[in-house]
Amino acid sequence: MVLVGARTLVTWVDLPEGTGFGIGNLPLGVFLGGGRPGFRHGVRIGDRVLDLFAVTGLPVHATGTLDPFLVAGPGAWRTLREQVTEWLTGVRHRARVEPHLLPIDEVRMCRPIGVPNYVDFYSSKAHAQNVGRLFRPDADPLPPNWRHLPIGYHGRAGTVVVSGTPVVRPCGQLGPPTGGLPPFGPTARLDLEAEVGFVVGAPSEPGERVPVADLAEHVFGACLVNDWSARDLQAWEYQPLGPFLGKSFQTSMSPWVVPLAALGAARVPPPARDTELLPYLRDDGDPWGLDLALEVRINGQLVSRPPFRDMYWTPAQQLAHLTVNGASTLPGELFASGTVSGTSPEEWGSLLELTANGTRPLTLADGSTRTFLEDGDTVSITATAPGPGDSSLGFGEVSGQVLPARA
Ligand SMILES: O=C(O)/C=C/C(=O)CC(=O)CC(=O)O
Ligand SMILES: [Ca+2]
Ligand SMILES: [Mg+2]
Repeated sequence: MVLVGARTLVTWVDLPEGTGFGIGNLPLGVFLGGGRPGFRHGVRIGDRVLDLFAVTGLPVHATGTLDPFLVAGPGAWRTLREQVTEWLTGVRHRARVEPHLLPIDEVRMCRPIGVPNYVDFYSSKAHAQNVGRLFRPDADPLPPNWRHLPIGYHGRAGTVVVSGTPVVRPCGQLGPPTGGLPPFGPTARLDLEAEVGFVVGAPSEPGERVPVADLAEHVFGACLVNDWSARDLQAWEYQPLGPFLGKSFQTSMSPWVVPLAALGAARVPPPARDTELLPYLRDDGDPWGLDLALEVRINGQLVSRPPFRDMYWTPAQQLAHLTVNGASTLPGELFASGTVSGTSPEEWGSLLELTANGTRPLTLADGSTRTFLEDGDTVSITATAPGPGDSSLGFGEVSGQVLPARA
């Protein structure tokens, strides 16, 4: 039972105890299987997936990504959400809808969006300060621009994969020359970065600046991201142009996109600003801080609880900045928050920080230690957020296992 506005919603679907996928969530994804041909769009409810093509008959829900649906914009998103809510709560719809609820174990989740563009920000102050101290010990931890704009870089869209895809340990130049040539080989410092991703649904035109107040006009929803990083490659290659091969080999995203429409109860004021902002970044009216509680596990063991509510720059400010130069956005593109780290050590969102760049190994519950990731390790990132009423929303997970480098 969930209170939405003045309405109390009860679904007739049998929900597992403590599910994060109640009637107040209704995330969208793309799946294969369930005894049905081709790609289908689905809505997650409890341990089931509602086949949207089967239940609506609309070809737009039988495509390999959500993009052709998302491009229709917030009006269409709202209509679908209202319809699905009605179907899953109105007992009179049950006989027609129930045959199209598939057990989650019988489907394979796909990457839900086309990702024509991918941007990664750097919006956690604690993370930026931690990395600054480790990578640039002689400089100010925060660069002088950090408080004035959400720093970001354009990542490699084509290597964004869905959760469950293994990550092959990348090879590359590992540092400055030791005898004439730089050492080359598999990274010895493979890392994770716990992040939250935002999915652009309705595009913006060339020349159009998306104001901070218009986030929900363009962004459909949020997912989880692991920005796998090879720290030895990164430290050697990144100056002066920023992250390149140390991060381009793979980025993983969770299969379910939680609509912003479900995140009303999760909205919180972001941390106080250190300095005055240019008008296009001001968000005093209706800021988009979000109270998502992340958890990072290695081989099932909890290693960190990064708090997204501490992020200095919000997704609304990130999108405003991303478009302030007139760059257009496309349906199905992804921008990620940057590593989510809180102020205390058990809240840090990367092994770089958790192990002080490999100098303070982490002891896992099984007694083994880690500096960076080992072959065979599985990283999984989950998150919950306050939902309508006293419900809790789940994001599912983004996970991936490390495979040995190719010879
Ligand atoms: O401070 C640096 O040189 C780079 C730090 C990062 O690893 C960049 C990044 O991916 C941004 C982030 O996740 O916050
Ligand atoms: Ca990152
Ligand atoms: Mg990456």
